[in-house]
Amino acid sequence: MKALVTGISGFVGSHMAEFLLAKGVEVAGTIRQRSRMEHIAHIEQDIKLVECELRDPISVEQMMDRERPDLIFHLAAQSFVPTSWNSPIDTIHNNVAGQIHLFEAIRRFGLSTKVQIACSSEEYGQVEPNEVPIREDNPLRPLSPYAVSKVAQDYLAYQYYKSYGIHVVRTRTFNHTGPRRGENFVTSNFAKQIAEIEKGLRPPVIHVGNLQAKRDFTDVRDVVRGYWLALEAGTPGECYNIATGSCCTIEEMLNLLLSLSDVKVDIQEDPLRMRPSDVEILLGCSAKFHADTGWKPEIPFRQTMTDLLNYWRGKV
Ligand SMILES: Nc1nc2c(ncn2[C@@H]2O[C@H](COP(=O)(O)OP(=O)(O)O[C@H]3O[C@H](CO)[C@@H](O)[C@H](O)[C@@H]3O)[C@@H](O)[C@H]2O)c(=O)[nH]1
Repeated sequence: MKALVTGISGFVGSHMAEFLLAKGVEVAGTIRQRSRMEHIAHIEQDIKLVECELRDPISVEQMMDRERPDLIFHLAAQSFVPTSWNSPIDTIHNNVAGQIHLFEAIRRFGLSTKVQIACSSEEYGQVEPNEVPIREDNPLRPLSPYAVSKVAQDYLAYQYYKSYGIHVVRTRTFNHTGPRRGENFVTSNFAKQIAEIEKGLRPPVIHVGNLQAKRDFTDVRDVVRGYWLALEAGTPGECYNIATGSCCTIEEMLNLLLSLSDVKVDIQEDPLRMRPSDVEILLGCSAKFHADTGWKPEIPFRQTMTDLLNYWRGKV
């Protein structure tokens, strides 16, 4: 069995590759010329890296003709919400075109590849108080260009399943974190600031954005197990929430991180970290995914945050 991981050098991609290798699956992954390799350096000997620009249909077609994978975990994306306000067209083009090129190559070569599409809880966007925990049939009211790009990926996957019978499973993953999370994302950003304060590399002031948003955090290692199960046992064409079913404010998450350290800090709001519109609450119900695949989260949030803080302690 051969799996292709798009965006293998990224945060989730590197964990996905590790999971697949542990299962004994042959792993190939797409990278771009400028991809940073630090997350996969330790497994580079065990995986096949293929240079591919997903935005270029010819590049994707040639790659798919060579690789012909049984499974695709489509994780490559512009995934940082604030970037999508600065360059909305780039985010939408990147996230949508890459997926269309993959689907068109599958069609052209008549492959029976099963494809997992990394959709997002951001698609739900504006959520009313009576709509939590959010189920898959909730209306999608996206609040950022990134969220719109994920709605498009989600519905394109549905459409290619309906139109051409491509085996797709759409996973709407709520926030996820763990070691190697990019430093722009809130959990890593705060953990890195704390690690730097511990080492005396910066004054004891944590810069923050909106601390009142509520998010449902799953450990990335539980998430990649979910992606595997989605293709093992998920129903083709379906969408599934991947979430823990409990949430906390960003302030509570920060307090948890601080409780894992001895530093005493001041908290300072940074206006540049505020968003034109922020999703207030994302709290997911993953009962449908559990019923179809047996998945449930295993790693407690405290453990995830301890591992993340230790990751940054080793980096700064
Ligand atoms: N990044 C960041 N966010 C902050 C900060 N302070 C507060 N926040 C708040 O923390 C929340 C989480 O921000 P991010 O970690 O940037 O993640 P996200 O916007 O929720 O999106 C993530 O989750 C989605 C799934 O719901 C993913 O689809 C997306 O790619 C990303 O991983 C947001 O409400 C944001 O306003 C800060 O200093 N930095």
